[in-house]
Amino acid sequence: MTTDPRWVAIRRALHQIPEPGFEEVETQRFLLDQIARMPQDRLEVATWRTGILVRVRGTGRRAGSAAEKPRVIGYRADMDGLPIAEETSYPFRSRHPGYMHACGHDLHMTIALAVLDHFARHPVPDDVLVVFQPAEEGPGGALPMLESEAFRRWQPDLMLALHIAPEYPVGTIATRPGILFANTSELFIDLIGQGGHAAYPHRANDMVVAGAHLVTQLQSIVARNVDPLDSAVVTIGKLTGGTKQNIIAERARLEGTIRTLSRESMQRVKARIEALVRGIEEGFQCRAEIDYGANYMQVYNHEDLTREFMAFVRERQAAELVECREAMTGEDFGYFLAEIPGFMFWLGVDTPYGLHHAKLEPSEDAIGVAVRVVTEYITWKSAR
Ligand SMILES: CC(=O)N[C@@H](CCC[C@H](N)C(=O)O)C(=O)O
Repeated sequence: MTTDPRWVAIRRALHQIPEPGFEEVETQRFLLDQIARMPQDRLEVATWRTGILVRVRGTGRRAGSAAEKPRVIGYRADMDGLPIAEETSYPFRSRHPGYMHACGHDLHMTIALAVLDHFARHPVPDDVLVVFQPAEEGPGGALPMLESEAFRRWQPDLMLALHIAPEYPVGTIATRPGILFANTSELFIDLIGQGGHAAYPHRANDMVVAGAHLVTQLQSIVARNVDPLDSAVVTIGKLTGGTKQNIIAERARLEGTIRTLSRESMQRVKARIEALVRGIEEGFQCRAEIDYGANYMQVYNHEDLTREFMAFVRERQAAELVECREAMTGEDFGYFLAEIPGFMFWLGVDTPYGLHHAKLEPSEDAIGVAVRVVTEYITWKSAR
């Protein structure tokens, strides 16, 4: 299925303006401008920080229908970009140096706009709430948005979201009942020692060496402290230290992320990190500070609703349905699902480069697939 050129143009415009979490000012302005061009008679628009909530008033339920009181069906897209210098072949590359939509949020927002436009023109009995949420990549916009007055007054009874999946062909939707994405925690460790002249190591306390030891020791946690039948990840994505090649480093900093499928494992992994860091303090006579940054709750799909959605996709042949395995990615949409029944699914975008890669080029044909599946599902669900 091809995508309406209007949505392709919007995706390309969004692709050019990636912004960090809670700084999505230009993105918010662009989205508000697009929303203002839609039929307004059923729309109520609210902003929350750099996010946006739009309620489409439904037609109301007829007496005698299964649920007489109109419900609110929520659909959420995330908005932020990543600190990655883009290396795609696109003529419409990012205009914000060092920032890129490398996790598909440009597609997510475009799909949400198209879904909103559809229901503004073709309302269903229930209200539809389209949520543009900031800061998914960190520090996490879902939890504060969920707790906000703006969200609470339109709180959905059911909520869904999608995430692009580079590894699946266009036309594929993948999901599963139960856990889909992992519990996550960011990890920042500062090591503070004693700097000095490179030629006098015995008079200093080198944090580059301490940091290197710690990175290696952290690899033992998943190998030796986590049940092999459980799953966990400890990744250090950034290691910095020192100031110059002939100065012994006074400080080093490790930045990473922890992923686990159970909350118990998250506690166990953190306890082991703390023990290893204490060992580094003792062994290298330095001081360490640990900060766990943003923690995301697992994405746990409502079992019955997900099975119903999967059956819907199969029966309508709306897309190729794959029942996938859980993934160690994180998503703060998990906070919404902890309170509101719903689910998340992967959308195939068929590109050889993975999420968070500078060359990620998701297929724009997937936008049309997603808009069709989401609008048809919400319309069907609202008629029940
Ligand atoms: C889908 C995806 O890639 N999500 C991100 C979420 C980041 C969570 C947080 N900043 C962390 O690193 O723990 C992911 O990296 O999985």
